[in-house]
Amino acid sequence: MTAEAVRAALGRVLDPEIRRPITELDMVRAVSVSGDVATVELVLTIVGCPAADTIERDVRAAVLGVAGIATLDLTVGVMTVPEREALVARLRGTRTTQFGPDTLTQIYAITSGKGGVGKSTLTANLAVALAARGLKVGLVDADVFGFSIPGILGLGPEARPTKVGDLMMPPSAHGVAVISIGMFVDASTAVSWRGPLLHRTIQQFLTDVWFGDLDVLLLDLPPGTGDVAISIGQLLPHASVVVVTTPQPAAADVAERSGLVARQTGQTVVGVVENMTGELFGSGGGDAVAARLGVPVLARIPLSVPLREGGDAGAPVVLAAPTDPAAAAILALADTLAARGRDLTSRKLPLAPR
Ligand SMILES: Nc1ncnc2c1ncn2[C@@H]1O[C@H](COP(=O)(O)OP(=O)(O)OP(=O)(O)O)[C@@H](O)[C@H]1O
Repeated sequence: MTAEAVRAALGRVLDPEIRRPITELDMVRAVSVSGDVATVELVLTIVGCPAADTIERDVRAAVLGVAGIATLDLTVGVMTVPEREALVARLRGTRTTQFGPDTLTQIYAITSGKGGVGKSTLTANLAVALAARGLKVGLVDADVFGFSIPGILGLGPEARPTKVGDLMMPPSAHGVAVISIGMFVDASTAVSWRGPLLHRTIQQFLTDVWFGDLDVLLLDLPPGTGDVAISIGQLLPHASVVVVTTPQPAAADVAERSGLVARQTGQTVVGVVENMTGELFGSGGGDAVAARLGVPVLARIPLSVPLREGGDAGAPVVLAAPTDPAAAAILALADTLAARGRDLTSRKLPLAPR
């Protein structure tokens, strides 16, 4: 009976990277109880697993919380190669269709016409706001030339995905699983890849990075209508697109073009976000883009010093200062997007001509 109770308690311990119970991942090899001593044999997925300390601490807390258990005799080992291969095969099995046309994940590509309009800052804060609502959120930093997402979320250069077999487990920040090209290249290396390599990288982000069952996937696209935007359009034609612009008329023109390119690949433009709203940058940009694309303005984010400072410090303003007007606007945007649910209108019907 008590061994059962210990197993049940272990079933509530999650692997922080894979975000599944360790019992489901076959990380618990043996459990036995003798008197008030529980003996547990745990195996980690890889040698030097960065999550080892967290898992061990959570296992201790869980087992010692079971009534009648006073001592835990814990051995921690590492999976054998066949065990790891079996796990990877099982994870892949649940994941291959993860972002396919039938996915239950809401996918939002965040795009802008030109750089510097605050797209990355907005995307990072939006991801954190959605995670704070209890949703499982993944974020792909596809802005391969100007990757800034890790910094905005406070992920340092040591934050790298953990390789388990041929899968990559993305690091998390503020409840968001994040993958970025910045995690694969030296900070001092300028990325100057051409189209095919970019396409393969994005494809790898979507297939070999294990996000688990996400409620929402956000993609931070590079500004403009270049190779990456087209690749994302081809790989995720069922994604919804949010266009970010500033109020300036010049920014609005190029933003509209991003929306039109997304539409050509079959993606659905769901709305426009106007950032840096206020007199400084003129007005009307968001309304103009929205009118031309025939979509609503989903949010207007005012200029905000705390938003900028939060980005610089790696402390997203939606958590650090949620009452700041920009934070409040992003939190409201998160509610709007979460409430939309999966966009079924863009799904292809399984019908074939006779
Ligand atoms: N509403 C805002 N108020 C004040 N500062 C902002 C606001 N939005 C963004 N910023 C700041 O503007 C700068 C550019 O933002 P960010 O890097 O997010 O832009 P971007 O559109 O992603 O640029 P790029 O696509 O070129 O990487 C950052 O310093 C950011 O903190």
